[in-house]
Amino acid sequence: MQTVRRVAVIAGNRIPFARADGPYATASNQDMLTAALDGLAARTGLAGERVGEVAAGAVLKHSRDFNLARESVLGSVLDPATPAYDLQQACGTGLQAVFAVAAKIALGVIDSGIAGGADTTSDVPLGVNDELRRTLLAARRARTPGGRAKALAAVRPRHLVPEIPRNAEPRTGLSMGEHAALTAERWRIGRREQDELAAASHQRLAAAYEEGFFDPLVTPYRGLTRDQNLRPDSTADALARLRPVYGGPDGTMTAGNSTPLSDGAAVVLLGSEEWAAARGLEPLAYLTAYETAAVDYVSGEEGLLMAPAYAVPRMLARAGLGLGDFDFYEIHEAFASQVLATLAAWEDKAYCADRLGLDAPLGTIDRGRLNVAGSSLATGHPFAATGARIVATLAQLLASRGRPGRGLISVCAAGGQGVTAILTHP
Ligand SMILES: CC(=O)CC(=O)SCCNC(=O)CCNC(=O)[C@H](O)C(C)(C)COP(=O)(O)OP(=O)(O)OC[C@H]1O[C@@H](n2cnc3c(N)ncnc32)[C@H](O)[C@@H]1OP(=O)(O)O
Repeated sequence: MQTVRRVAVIAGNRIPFARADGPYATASNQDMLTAALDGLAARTGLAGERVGEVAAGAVLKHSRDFNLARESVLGSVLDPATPAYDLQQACGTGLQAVFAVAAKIALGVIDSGIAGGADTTSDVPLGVNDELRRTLLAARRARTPGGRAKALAAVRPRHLVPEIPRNAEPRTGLSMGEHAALTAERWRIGRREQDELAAASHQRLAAAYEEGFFDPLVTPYRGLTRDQNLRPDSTADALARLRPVYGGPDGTMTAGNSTPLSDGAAVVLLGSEEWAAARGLEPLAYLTAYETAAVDYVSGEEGLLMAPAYAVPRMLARAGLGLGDFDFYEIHEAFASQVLATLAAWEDKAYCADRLGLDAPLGTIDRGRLNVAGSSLATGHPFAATGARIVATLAQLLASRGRPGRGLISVCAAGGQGVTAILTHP
């Protein structure tokens, strides 16, 4: 296992992202992931073909989805002999799946693979509460009908209250948005700059759709041809009128500068150069570096969504690059304030010295190169699908310029984690 080969991003495909309880309300994770795989197979001539493996995941999973990736392969047009497995790293899932497949391709273990994810916030897995679950398990263990009836007689009306997944950190009880509001306050991120970033995301996504940029990346699904959350007419002035949803009455975070609850799926095709060439497929870009980091947000020492601030400088040091050495920056917009806090941290001398161990600030990025085809605030954010959406978007951006270039990806994830990568177009 010493072979190290360049790993090509060959193609990407996703279904348009929908808002929760919208047109995908009756679609399961498996339905959406299968649709994304089928669209990719149609684009790349892989129907009936076997790829090395499929790695994918979902953050919100029903118990029936224990083998989501494999079941989605079996439901798709891919050769049923394609192995598949699930993985999960919160919002980093889709990107982490890319790393998993890429590492095997680099090592020569497989020649090709598909990575991605799906999530639904409409069809969420409602759980039975702990008391009812224990009662039902006791009834199942009972050896006689009488024993079962006795166990079930313990059911009380309060047991019927379901467990609904919360968009919150189990160790702090705070939602992602409440955590992000604390970070926004710590970095004094203003309302106007958040609204400007959100408006730019919508305007850029709209322009990219108009130019046909997403034609090779998005396959219509259940009546949607574009991301449902997209509001091309979004302006900072219109967004300024929305009331705060996190951080109390004086908070700066709103429904417009936070990601909406979303449904969707996205996948990317990876392969060795030889595999791509043998199939007549032209690589869009190459995955040339990646990194993960985690921070202690539980003690309050660091913000929940600040781990990318740590992962990026580590990745740059290994790659021998500076923050300014990129043509594109794809920073997942979980919240506008979180993107802006990350950028502020990289510009802050004391933070870079004390937290990141750097001699000088990491640097400032050219905002004209940030999320140029829109990002999560406009597309929506089906958690596990976002990584593959970003990889496909960046690879397409690099390829469509037709000259050498480099792009940086940064994704924050629940649990205080950060997942980052570099794509290069030779
Ligand atoms: C998970 C990980 O690992 C890492 C991460 O990424 S963390 C990030 C995860 N994301 C989140 O936690 C946020 C999830 N989002 C939510 O829970 C909800 O969307 C929210 C609480 C932020 C807002 O919910 P909501 O109030 O029901 O939103 P919604 O009804 O859609 O919008 C409220 C208003 O804003 C308006 N609005 C929204 N976007 C707008 C825009 N771009 N322009 C103008 N108006 C807009 C809506 O039209 C609506 O107006 P009305 O009240 O007049 O109808």
